[in-house]
Amino acid sequence: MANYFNTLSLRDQLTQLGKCRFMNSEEFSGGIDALKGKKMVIVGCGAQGLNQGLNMRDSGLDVSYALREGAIKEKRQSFINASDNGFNVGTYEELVPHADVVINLTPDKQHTQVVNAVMPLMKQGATLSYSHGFNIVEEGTQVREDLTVIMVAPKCPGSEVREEYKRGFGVPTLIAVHPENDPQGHGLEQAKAYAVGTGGDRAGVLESSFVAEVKSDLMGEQTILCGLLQTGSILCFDKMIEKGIDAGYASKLIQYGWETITEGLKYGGITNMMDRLSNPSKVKAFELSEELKEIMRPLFQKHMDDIISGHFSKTMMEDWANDDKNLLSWRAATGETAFEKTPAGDVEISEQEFYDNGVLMVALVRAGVELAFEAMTDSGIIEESAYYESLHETPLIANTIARKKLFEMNRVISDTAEYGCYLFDHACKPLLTDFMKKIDTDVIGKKYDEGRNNGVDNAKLIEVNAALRNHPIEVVGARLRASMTAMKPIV
Ligand SMILES: NC(=O)C1=CN([C@@H]2O[C@H](COP(=O)(O)OP(=O)(O)OC[C@H]3O[C@@H](n4cnc5c(N)ncnc54)[C@H](OP(=O)(O)O)[C@@H]3O)[C@@H](O)[C@H]2O)C=CC1
Ligand SMILES: CC(=O)[C@](C)(O)C(=O)O
Ligand SMILES: [Mg+2]
Ligand SMILES: [Mg+2]
Repeated sequence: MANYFNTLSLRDQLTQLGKCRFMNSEEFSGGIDALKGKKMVIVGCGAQGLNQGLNMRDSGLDVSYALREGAIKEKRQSFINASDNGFNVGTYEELVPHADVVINLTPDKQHTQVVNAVMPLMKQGATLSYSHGFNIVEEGTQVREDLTVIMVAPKCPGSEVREEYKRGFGVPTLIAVHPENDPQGHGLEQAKAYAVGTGGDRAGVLESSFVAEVKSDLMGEQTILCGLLQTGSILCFDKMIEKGIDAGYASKLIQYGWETITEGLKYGGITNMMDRLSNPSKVKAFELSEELKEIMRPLFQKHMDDIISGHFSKTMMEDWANDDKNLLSWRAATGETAFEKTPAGDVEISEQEFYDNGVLMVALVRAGVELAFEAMTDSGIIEESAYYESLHETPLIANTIARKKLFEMNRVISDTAEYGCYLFDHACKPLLTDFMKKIDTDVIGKKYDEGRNNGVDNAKLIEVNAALRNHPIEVVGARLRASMTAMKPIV
């Protein structure tokens, strides 16, 4: 199988990378109709499988789970997830031949094997669905001509897909139809109905392509979403320990700090997150982040280049074929870091203190979000998509670190995201060695303003504010956030 993207002409590559249209709510007026009464069979019942299935069932769709025989016989977690929630569970042979839509929600590294097992059992004219473009784009899987191939990809971890739905909302979602597999021309109608089923339509849906989804998803998760949060956690913690800050305090500041400061991002973008700092701290965070952007830009660009060229997926697939040797050793090494091993202390840290004593963390978030957004849009990915894959999703990943540190983040995210996260982290830490040598506790662990003259130069402040507010991510972000709030009261 060849990398599908690499088989396209440059013109087609650019067209597919740039495919992204923010859909308006009237386009979903048909609700779940296109899938009502159809048999939806989900393969796999893990992070996405269970939560998407629960939402779809609550929305009135007919959902059951096809699991591999071992999972049913041994009553593995996936079997318990599905059966404890009252779903019908069966083997591929029992369920797939009757399915109108087969939804593949197994880990990406299993897709070739799963699709090869499922495809011969699928009835003529049925639909095969994914939540990520990896198998189609990077592995070049070719699907039977009579089958429709769609993608409905929630832009967040599975746990949040359910939580947002229960709140009466949803998570932003990318939908796509594989241009090689839409024989009946109903792929888009089905993808739309599916997005209504998961609640995605309430938060915003982008009509995209398999190509744009996979290239932007991989980039976001490797760099700002997971990779940089891991690097930042380890470097900030080690610095505080080196400088004599109490270990319990340092551990707590990092573990909960990402979640707290990115809550500011969620509400009002980088501008609001930075505005939570005092003026002198904001200027300092700005200067640090400018420096960080200069140092890390080549690394972000390298990740984007390797994702576009297929080098990244090729090397990751080599690791899959090598029994995940890299992944498993990198996972073990993460478990051994001092940050991971130091429990959060029993100290009170107020919401404002997370900002005040975490100026470097704020600087890292700003630098990472802007760099990821810039690298994606420079490569032809549309701003809306780049926004979801950088700024929008950062708080959702930060929530997982608050729960159980880097272990929890790497457990919840896909195997593909976890691999890319370690890859970035290992390249980024050495890159920041000299930068970190200059860092002291005034920007991580203690209040920057303490003992300083609280004054700030007007001209400088105006310049900093203008640079922050005029970045393209702030412009597109304000528009997208406004449309999300506008949709909420409808629910
Ligand atoms: N993690 C996330 O939050 C996100 C994931 N995605 C995408 O969603 C898809 C699913 O990922 P995710 O939810 O993380 O996956 P999980 O690792 O959580 O899901 C594992 C499920 O797949 C089953 N499974 C594992 N191996 C096989 C196999 N060889 N054959 C059949 N079933 C198997 C497992 O069952 P068993 O008990 O048999 O092992 C289990 O039910 C991926 O394409 C991913 O990129 C998209 C957005 C976010
Ligand atoms: C959580 C999510 O959206 C990721 C990061 O893309 C993934 O887990 O693959
Ligand atoms: Mg993602
Ligand atoms: Mg992903």
